[in-house]
Amino acid sequence: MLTFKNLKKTYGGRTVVDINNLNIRSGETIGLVGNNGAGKTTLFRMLLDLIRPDSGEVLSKDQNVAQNDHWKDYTASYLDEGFLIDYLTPEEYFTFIGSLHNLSVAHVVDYLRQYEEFFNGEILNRGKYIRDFSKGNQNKVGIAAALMQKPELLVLDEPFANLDPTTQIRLKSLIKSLKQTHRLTTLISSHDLNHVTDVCDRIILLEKGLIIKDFHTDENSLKELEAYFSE
Ligand SMILES: Nc1ncnc2c1ncn2[C@@H]1O[C@H](COP(=O)(O)OP(=O)(O)OP(=O)(O)O)[C@@H](O)[C@H]1O
Repeated sequence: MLTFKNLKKTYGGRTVVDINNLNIRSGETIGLVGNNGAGKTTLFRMLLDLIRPDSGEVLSKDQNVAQNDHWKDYTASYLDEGFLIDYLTPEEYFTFIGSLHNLSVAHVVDYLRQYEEFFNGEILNRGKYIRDFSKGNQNKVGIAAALMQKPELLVLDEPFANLDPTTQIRLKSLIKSLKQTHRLTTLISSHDLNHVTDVCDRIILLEKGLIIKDFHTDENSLKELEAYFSE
């Protein structure tokens, strides 16, 4: 589904992403791990054509994301609260995002029913603007809105950060069930090795923009990653 080819990004003379060849297959759940500044967000931003690489390309279904918009039809993402419109209430925001996907207000209301548990009573009918929600609750709005288009590819930057433990567990179930029901391909960056090894079937470890490890998760993965990061 995705190919990253000779992809390089440099800031101030320092290479922050340098990936020769990386392939992601349809239906994989990928965990991107690496210490602060490893290049995870920069990689996602190039995948979503929010920034351009200095050289190389990202191919989504064999098409360069910087040269056509086809990938936008099946790709959903939530990287940070910059993806939200903070002067709207969550209801107004969901209705707006729904309208972009030709969903009526009734459709949107119906869609949101499945997120009642995930929202935990904290998102809808609160009479608050998005800007007044906690970061964790803003994450919930962003993730639910991203999934509204029934994507084939989902990109989430540190989705577990700021979520309470109950919602972290619910988010993991949601991602696992979308993989089963919709063969969703998911890329998740995370500093939480527990969650990432639990929900992902493949882990890619970045350090200073380079892929240091790329492996399928098994019962030893968590220990191996903990050992790597405690060196
Ligand atoms: N717009 C920018 N201008 C200059 N340097 C940048 C810019 N964006 C990112 N960087 C640098 O690129 C490097 C990689 O940053 P990036 O945010 O991709 O890392 P990350 O792995 O997502 O880190 P974190 O875990 O802290 O979120 C960092 O050194 C960062 O300071």
